Amino acid sequence: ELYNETVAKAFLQFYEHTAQVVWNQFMEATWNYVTNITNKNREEMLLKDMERSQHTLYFGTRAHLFKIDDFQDPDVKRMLSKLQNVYKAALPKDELQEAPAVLAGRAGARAEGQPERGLTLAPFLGLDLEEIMATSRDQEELLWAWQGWRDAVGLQVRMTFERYVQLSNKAAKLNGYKDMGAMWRSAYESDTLERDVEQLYEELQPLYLNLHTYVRRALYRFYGPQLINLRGPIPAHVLGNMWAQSWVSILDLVLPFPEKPPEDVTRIMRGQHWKPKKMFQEAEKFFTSLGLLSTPPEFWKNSMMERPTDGREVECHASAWDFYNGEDFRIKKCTEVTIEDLLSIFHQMGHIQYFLQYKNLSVIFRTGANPAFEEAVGSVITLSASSHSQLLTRGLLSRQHQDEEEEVNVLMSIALEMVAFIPFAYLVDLFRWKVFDGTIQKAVYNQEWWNLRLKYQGLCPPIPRTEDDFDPGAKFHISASMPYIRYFFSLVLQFQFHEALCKASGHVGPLHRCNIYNSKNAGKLLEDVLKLGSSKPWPEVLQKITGETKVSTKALMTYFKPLLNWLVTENVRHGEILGWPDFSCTFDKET
Ligand SMILES: CC(=O)N[C@@H](CC(=O)O)C(=O)NC[C@H](CC1(C(=O)N[C@@H](Cc2ccc(O)cc2)C(=O)O)CCCC1)C(=O)O
Ligand SMILES: [Zn+2]
Repeated sequence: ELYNETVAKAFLQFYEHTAQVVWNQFMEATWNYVTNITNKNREEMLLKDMERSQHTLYFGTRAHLFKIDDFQDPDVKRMLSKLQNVYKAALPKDELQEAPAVLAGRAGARAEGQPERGLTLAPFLGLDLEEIMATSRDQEELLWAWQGWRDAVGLQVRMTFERYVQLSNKAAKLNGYKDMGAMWRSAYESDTLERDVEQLYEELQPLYLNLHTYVRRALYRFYGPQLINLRGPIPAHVLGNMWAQSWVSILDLVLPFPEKPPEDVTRIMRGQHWKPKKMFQEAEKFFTSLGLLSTPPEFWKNSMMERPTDGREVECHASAWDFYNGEDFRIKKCTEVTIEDLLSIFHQMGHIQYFLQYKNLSVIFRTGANPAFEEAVGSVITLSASSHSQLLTRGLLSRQHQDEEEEVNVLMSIALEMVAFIPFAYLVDLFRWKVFDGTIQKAVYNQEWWNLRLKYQGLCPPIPRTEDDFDPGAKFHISASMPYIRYFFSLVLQFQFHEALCKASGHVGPLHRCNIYNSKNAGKLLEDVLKLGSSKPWPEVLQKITGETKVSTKALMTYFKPLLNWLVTENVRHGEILGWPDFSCTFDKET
């Protein structure tokens, strides 16, 4: 037999040495493009992407020649089966050439990356629309920004989206999947993923419904009955965010105890003359305090930590990059000195820590145990980094004691980020899975998007939408073809990790007061997991950190229990209707 296990090992060695070079060149070329968007850099990146596809196809087709089931070594079997998925490289050359313009794709992400169209939110018309969505309390102005962005970007994506679906599904079928949604879900190595996430969503729904009902009442008090229907969905433009995926910007409108507002950490950071570099050093300090790895000199030399001032056009969506040579790791972020950006840097540094921990594995295993693990690492550290005790320790808060009411205020601000995000994180790929499997046809893309936004988020568009619009395209990850269910999954996982790491750190007391800073035990638990990359099935990896093999919402519910109790009491006191029985989206102002 020609292709035995010994040959397979030599084949994998050959792959290893060539892949490091090909992937490194692709990442370099892509980095050069997104940090200096010019046609020349785009051409160079497309060339390197083509070379990467040829390399993937060469090894992917040959990986099928091995009778994997007869092999003994589990690593060899796992590596060969992963190589067999060649993603878009399976497409015929002409369609592969067409792909970049169509398969937007996140340039550096693990999966088949393609340059995004540079559809960045700011600067748009010289304004930062996200800033307006977060700070304006004038609903006409909010409507202008909300509609302006969708008219400018959503429509542009619509033109190629149908072709994108066709090419994606063709590539998926050539790899043996029924459609691209099935190929995306295969990253979780589970044939019950759709049901599992639906179950997780149902467990979290009561928490979201109570938050939605309470926030609707607060918005009713501020904007009045002509805009807010207490028995209906909330208009999507008054939640403080372009996609209403995070409501933390309207904390001032919904604060449970307004006489005890949380301290303004951003103001304190600016008062202490924080600079972007110090924000990255702060995040690094947290990871090294756990006994985890520090970043190499290349990180500080090569990262882009601020928007360039030399006129270059850059892609400002924050991201973390692995250059697959075991030394070069970078973050690209247009950092502003705010608490939101500090916490987002913790998230990005979580990606970097994962890259550092698994850098000695085969390139094939240099990804998270599943995509949600990659997202959860940085987010779980953020839960401690944003805790009262940590901010106090780092001199970012002055008030020592936090009474019960202040604690509810803080839990509310965290829930406006995390709990508000639950239905959005769930529906983005619910929509795309249905588009890929044909349940949602092109003629009703926008109507079906809003059906999901109504059903899961309890939102309405502020003005009538038609099939001439394409509102899903206004979300970066959809225009950049970046899968999203990882963020829903990570939301649950990060609290499960947090509970396990807090236990390991010897924390006693409420989960939301836990801060694992300086805990070498917690760090060791995390390190043992990160080092594995994707070399083992993720339930095994989950068990190493939490002792369980199943994802559970218990920890998240425990964390928010004090807030849920307060919300239920508050909603009962007002005789509120949970949900939106008046499900119609009324647009006439006079009602
Ligand atoms: C080369 C490359 O692409 N690398 C990948 C990582 C990898 O594949 O290794 C990467 O860097 N992706 C970028 C993405 C950026 C952010 C994001 O897009 N977040 C989502 C969802 C969300 C929302 C709230 C929240 O608290 C956490 C997440 C959104 O904003 O909608 C921006 C804000 C935070 C994370 C990221 O870091 O996940
Ligand atoms: Zn991330």
